[in-house]
Amino acid sequence: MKIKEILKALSSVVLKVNCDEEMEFDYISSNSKDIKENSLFICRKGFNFDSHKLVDDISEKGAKVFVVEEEIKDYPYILVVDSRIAESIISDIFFNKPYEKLITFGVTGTNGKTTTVHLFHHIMHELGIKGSISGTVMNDIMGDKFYHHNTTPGAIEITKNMYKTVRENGKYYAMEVSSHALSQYRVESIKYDIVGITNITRDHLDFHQTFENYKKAKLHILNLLKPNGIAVINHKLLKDIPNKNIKIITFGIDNDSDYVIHEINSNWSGIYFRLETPYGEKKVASQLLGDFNAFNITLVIAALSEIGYDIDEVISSISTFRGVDGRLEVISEAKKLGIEIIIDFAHTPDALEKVILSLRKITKGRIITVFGAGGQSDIGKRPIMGKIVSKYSDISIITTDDPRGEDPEEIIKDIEMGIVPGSLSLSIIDRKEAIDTAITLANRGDVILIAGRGHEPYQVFNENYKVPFKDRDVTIDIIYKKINKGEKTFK
Ligand SMILES: CC(=O)N[C@H]1[C@@H](OP(=O)(O)OP(=O)(O)OC[C@H]2O[C@@H](n3ccc(=O)[nH]c3=O)[C@H](O)[C@@H]2O)O[C@H](CO)[C@@H](O)[C@@H]1O[C@H](C)C(=O)N[C@@H](C)C(=O)N[C@H](CCC(=O)O)C(=O)O
Ligand SMILES: Nc1ncnc2c1ncn2[C@@H]1O[C@H](COP(=O)(O)OP(=O)(O)OP(=O)(O)O)[C@@H](O)[C@H]1O
Repeated sequence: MKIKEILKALSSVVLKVNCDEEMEFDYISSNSKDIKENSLFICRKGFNFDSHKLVDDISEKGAKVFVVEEEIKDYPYILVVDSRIAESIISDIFFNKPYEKLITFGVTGTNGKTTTVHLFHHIMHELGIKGSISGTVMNDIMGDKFYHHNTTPGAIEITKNMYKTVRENGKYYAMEVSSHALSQYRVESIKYDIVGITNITRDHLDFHQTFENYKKAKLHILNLLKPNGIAVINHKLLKDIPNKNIKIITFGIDNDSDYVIHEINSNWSGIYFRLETPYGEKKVASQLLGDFNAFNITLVIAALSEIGYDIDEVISSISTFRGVDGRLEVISEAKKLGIEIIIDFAHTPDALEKVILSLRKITKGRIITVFGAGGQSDIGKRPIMGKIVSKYSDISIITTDDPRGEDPEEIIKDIEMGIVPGSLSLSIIDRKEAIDTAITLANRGDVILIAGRGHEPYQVFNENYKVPFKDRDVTIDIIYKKINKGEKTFK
């Protein structure tokens, strides 16, 4: 590709062109660890690092021309106002707008993105349609499955993955879109057939500072629709939508929603509800636990029906979806002790409230919740989480989540500030000991909710100290130790 082919699209951000416009490049990157001969490299002043400092090294590895935010010596460059915007525009052109050849589904929201995207992927698979997904737990790019440290990767990676999907005859690309990605222009050039917004409640105020900024970042996804695109949003958010010139479909329990959820029934086998839709009344059955999943499921039903898939086929495919790793995951081994143990990723006040109340509906015994809060992330939500958990659980056990460089004891103290006076609560810094204590305290018929870390395989104490710790594996290990020592009675 020639430099001149990207210059027109970049015109709104270019300040100076200091290279030959006929110059050609064969690869693009913004990461010095990923460079090939004849690359165009995009430098930026990031949150932690300034890659303008590496130009000599990057040039030696094969970069031929740079996109920069400040002038550099010795190498050809294009000076731009903002490298992040430039990256999204360049990837778009370099990979030839792959989203135009795909059904693109972008989901944002505080909670439910992962579940929604995985359910979409499952239904498409059941309908015999191939495609890709990306998100927190897993990326599956045409069968190539891998973990990425970001929920939403950078613009180059996203477009490259979409391009691969097109090349291998995939028909869709479903992705989780985080508020960070929206505000850092990681998806700025993508155009979606459907955007879904699950809900917007408090989270990530460390990054966005105010709830209004956070909401604004999320709602920006509505500007990224294809001309005939559809926004499928939680009915509660309708009043917040600034852009009414787009097609909006709503879902929720309010009667004026386009898809109205009625009578959510639940038991340990799943949830069942009645759904009023533009295509008539339907019955939906799912193996997923948690009343809130009726909302995630409805978002996907609406998305697929509105772009032309048969609603009955879509609904019948839902029944075989078994859920996502670490989302209301039942530990079947706990039944041997006469109790239920659930692993869940709830790490926001809203998610904790919804999960505990959902479990309350199907639990005869007590609910014991083991939880903590992650470090370097929205300190203000900690006491709110403490209040919610102690209000709705019979016993709360506060413990360590991922401290990420913070002192775990200080995080626990922040949570303790919110604990409802008089409620049964204890703090145990070691997460394994906290889980062990919960199991020791549980009586037959009780439920233990282990919240906050879901699928995550490591506890991150700081950048250089990660300890393997998967809630599910640790819990199963404790259960077997208790059984072998005869500490608990068998069912
Ligand atoms: C604070 C933040 O959001 N940072 C994101 C941002 O990083 P950055 O570009 O500012 O990174 P930087 O480390 O300062 O580096 C600047 C530049 O130098 C380059 N570099 C850096 C070092 C080097 O050796 N060589 C090199 O070339 C980098 O590739 C980058 O181009 O852009 C990167 C590329 O898109 C992201 O990977 C990175 O996410 C970091 C790792 C992160 O942890 N972000 C979290 C807050 C986040 O984005 N989370 C959301 C999900 C939130 C949720 O719902 O839970 C997500 O989408 O993941
Ligand atoms: N619609 C919903 N409303 C409220 N809480 C939900 C909803 N869906 C899921 N949750 C809760 O949020 C947790 C995270 O769910 P999920 O992974 O699907 O969301 P997410 O948006 O991808 O979160 P993250 O971006 O943090 O990975 C679940 O474990 C559950 O506790």
